[in-house]
Amino acid sequence: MAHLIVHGGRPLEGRIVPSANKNAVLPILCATLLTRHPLRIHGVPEITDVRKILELFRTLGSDVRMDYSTGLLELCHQATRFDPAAHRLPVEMRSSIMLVPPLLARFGVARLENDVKGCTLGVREIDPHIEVLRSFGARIEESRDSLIIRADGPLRATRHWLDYASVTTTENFVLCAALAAGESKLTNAASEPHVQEFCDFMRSLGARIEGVGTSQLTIEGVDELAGGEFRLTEDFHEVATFLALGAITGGSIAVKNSAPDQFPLIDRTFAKFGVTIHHEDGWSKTKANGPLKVAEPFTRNVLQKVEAAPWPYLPVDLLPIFIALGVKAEGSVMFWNKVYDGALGWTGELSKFGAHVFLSDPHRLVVFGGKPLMASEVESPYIIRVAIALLMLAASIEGRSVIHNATPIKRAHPRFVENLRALGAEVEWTGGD
Ligand SMILES: CC(=O)N[C@H]1[C@@H](OP(=O)(O)OP(=O)(O)OC[C@H]2O[C@@H](n3ccc(=O)[nH]c3=O)[C@H](O)[C@@H]2O)O[C@H](CO)[C@@H](O)[C@@H]1O
Ligand SMILES: C=C(OP(=O)(O)O)C(=O)O
Repeated sequence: MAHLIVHGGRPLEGRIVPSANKNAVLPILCATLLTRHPLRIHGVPEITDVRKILELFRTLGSDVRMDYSTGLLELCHQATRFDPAAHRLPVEMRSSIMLVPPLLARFGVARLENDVKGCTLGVREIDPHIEVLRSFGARIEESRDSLIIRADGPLRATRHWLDYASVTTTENFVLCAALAAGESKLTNAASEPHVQEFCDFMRSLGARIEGVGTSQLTIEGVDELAGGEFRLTEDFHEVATFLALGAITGGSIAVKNSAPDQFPLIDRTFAKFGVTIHHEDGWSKTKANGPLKVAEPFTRNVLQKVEAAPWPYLPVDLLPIFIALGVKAEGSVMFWNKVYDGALGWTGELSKFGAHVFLSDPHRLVVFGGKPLMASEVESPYIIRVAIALLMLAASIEGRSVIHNATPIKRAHPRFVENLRALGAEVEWTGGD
């Protein structure tokens, strides 16, 4: 595990061009397995999860040429072979589950390890995925440490209504439906920006998908998907993260952002902590308004609150950076994670910095912000965005802090420490990978 050493207290200033969104890149990489034709993908970030999937593709015999210095990936799955007795899908990342539909389509069989959990946010169900796979005609065989999924012929189109708007289950539905004969319909589909970007990629290969960005997707199966060229866009998580880093350190960071239309609710959430975001000419920027202060609601006797849920709510993955702002800002805020039952257990670590927080139940946290903070050594759970939130606080407090087990950051944010240094931060990695 690698740790971050931070000498905080400096305002961070400068410009950042963010990387692509891990949660768009990964389903897109899984989807490439659906076609035997050559592909060129621009803007692929050097992150652990991408490395793991590309390594698997190489093991399966695919032609993989990745140049991380330019971000160009050239890929062809012509000679690809899969053997469930020999090959293992990557573990410790949720996205492995999206390799199942392409493996079924190409080889009629897939093997899913039990450890496809990803970040330790609480229960990460696989049942919604199994229901989707079964609905397309797949068979499931259970063993001690894995599931074997089989399709006896081509998948057949289906109609399905999800229990809840699950991101990766929606993507798995699209992956199954793209080549299934007939029209498939999904109700209660997820519509996050990364789900939309993934659908755009599928369309670029010739998939026929309607309703992208809504809760109802209709997909007309095609016989074959083409190859082609695709350019990934900026990660809204990374945009918001650097804006928050500027705000919490009392600096100002301009971040390239070609999709400000995705930001109205994110902007209003920043405003709850006294931070104004400006979007101009393809860049987003924080404006320092003095010390952070929680805006009082007009409704009397209620706490200011931040609610996170499936899109178009505020995304749950952004909650930790706003919790960090809440610790720093004068005033009290209730944070409500409506999705995960275990995503707030780490918040006790905040008290090591001198923060005052109260976890009222597994979904709700009250932060009494603006308390005097001191540099400290804290422990990050295996949650990417929490390691970042702890780093944000450390960067805002004078003195030497250590974030132990910050490695998960490398799963989603390439060159993170280099970017921070370019903004004036004094930060370094220590320990192994
Ligand atoms: C690789 C990838 O894309 N991972 C993202 C994806 O994970 P993932 O697709 O695994 O997340 P889901 O949308 O399935 O939700 C995760 C869990 O939250 C619970 N749940 C979710 C929604 C809901 O309305 N009710 C409910 O109970 C379920 O226990 C579910 O298992 O979406 C999550 C939610 O945006 C993000 O945190 C992850 O970063
Ligand atoms: C939770 C995340 O990833 P995963 O679903 O792979 O755990 C994340 O990207 O924040």
